[in-house]
Amino acid sequence: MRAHPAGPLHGNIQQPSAAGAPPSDLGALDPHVWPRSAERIDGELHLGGLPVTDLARTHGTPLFVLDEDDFRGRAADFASAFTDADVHYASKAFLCGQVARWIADDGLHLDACSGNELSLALAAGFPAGRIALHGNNKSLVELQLAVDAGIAHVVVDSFDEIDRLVPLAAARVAAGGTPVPLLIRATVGIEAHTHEFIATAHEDQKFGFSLATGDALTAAVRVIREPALHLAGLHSHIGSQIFDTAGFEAAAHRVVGLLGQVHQATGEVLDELNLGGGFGIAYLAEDDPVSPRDVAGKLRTVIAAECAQLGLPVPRLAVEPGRAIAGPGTVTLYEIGTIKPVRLGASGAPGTPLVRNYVSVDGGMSDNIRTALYDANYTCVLANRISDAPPALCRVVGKHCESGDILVRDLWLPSDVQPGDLLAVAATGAYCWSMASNYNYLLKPPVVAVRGGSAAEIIRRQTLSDVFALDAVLAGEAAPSPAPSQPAPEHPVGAQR
Ligand SMILES: Cc1ncc(COP(=O)(O)O)c(C=O)c1O
Ligand SMILES: N[C@@H](CCCC[NH3+])C(=O)O
Repeated sequence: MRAHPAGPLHGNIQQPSAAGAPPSDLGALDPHVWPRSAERIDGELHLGGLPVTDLARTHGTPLFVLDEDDFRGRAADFASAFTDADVHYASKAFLCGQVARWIADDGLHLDACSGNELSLALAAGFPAGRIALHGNNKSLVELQLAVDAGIAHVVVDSFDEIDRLVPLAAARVAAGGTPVPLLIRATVGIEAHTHEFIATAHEDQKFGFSLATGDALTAAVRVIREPALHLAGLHSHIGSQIFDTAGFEAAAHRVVGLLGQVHQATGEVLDELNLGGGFGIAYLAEDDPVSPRDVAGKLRTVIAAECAQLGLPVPRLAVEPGRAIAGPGTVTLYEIGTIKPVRLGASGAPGTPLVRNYVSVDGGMSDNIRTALYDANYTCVLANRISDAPPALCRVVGKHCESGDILVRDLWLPSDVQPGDLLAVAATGAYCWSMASNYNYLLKPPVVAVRGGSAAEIIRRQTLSDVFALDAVLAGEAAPSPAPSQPAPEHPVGAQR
């Protein structure tokens, strides 16, 4: 491929339109976006009653700070909006032993979408009878784990999975156990208004049985006819980060239609209807999520009307919020390292207009892949102090070897931010730690739960020893080539990123 001759510098620089006008108060904490306990005291951001500089000093950065009251308060908001339904926390958003215990203690159910999420929940003591297992490609081992543990439901996604389940279920029944309870995941053909990577109910994607082709009905009939399986109900999930209730209502309408078809074909009246998760949250001040109470009201109305029309009893409803419980209560703290101004002219020449400052922090796409993956937007503020310096257009970037390693694409920060300052990125509780990687051998940050002036590390920082232990040579388990003549350099274990 022929290299392009060097063009003018500004030829490939995006203009700052996306950031809009600078806000009047750069340090303001919009309660819509920040955790419930977030406040500024003497200019410094406090979370759960603790100053961020103390948290950073004690636990290091990058650091996920989780406001326990916010997380549990949002779980309680769903539970009270859906009193006549089951609320399953979608644990893929963020799961650890402590979260499993909060969800168990607060009376919610839990969704796992892999055998390992299921194992973690069980190991934390989560009651199996309140767990559902999802997944488009559950292995025999995962299905066996679910069958042996006696979980509430396996949410079946494919004909192959039914084939895999039948002998496992038959063995359980032969040993005196009960038939394995299932939900059928139907793909209802809704184009959810969200990023294409996180929409899941259109036809041309990998999840579930198509309603339109008749596969969903065929699967339901097949399960009903298998003596070792028990079809408890139907499931639908249309996608994630959705603000518009119309998609949920349309899905409810279609999946109740499938209940009717199943009844017509088999005479069976199914007891449960799980409408999935996907309830959006505010990442930016202008985002306007629907409240659990509004969603609950609308779903109840649609389901009651559809069931009345079909002459069916109203089934027990379930929902699976993940992001809406875990997302808003967590903030990521980073320390600023390098700041690179990009100007339309020679660096250092005063008067050349600034395009933006690239503000590099000590984490990046390994602790938050969402901006790179989905073009996600975040709110970010200077956290350790407030500043009345004029605003400068900035891009917050990580320290990975990728130019797409962007955390916040366009934002205004005070022009005097400097290395050593702390930045806080809001609403990082869902799909950040849980999607974290070790790219460039950066280490996964810890998660600290804060509440009423105390902090508890609920996940510790990964260490180089943790990571080196996976490596055959470094762990000393194998020597595929002669050992190096020099001893390996000592490596500090712990905070190095
Ligand atoms: C089946 C299922 N349920 C629940 C969820 C949780 O979604 P969210 O975190 O957007 O509420 C997902 C993720 O999109 C999902 O695939
Ligand atoms: N990981 C996605 C959501 C997918 C949810 C799981 N189906 C996100 O960060 O928005």
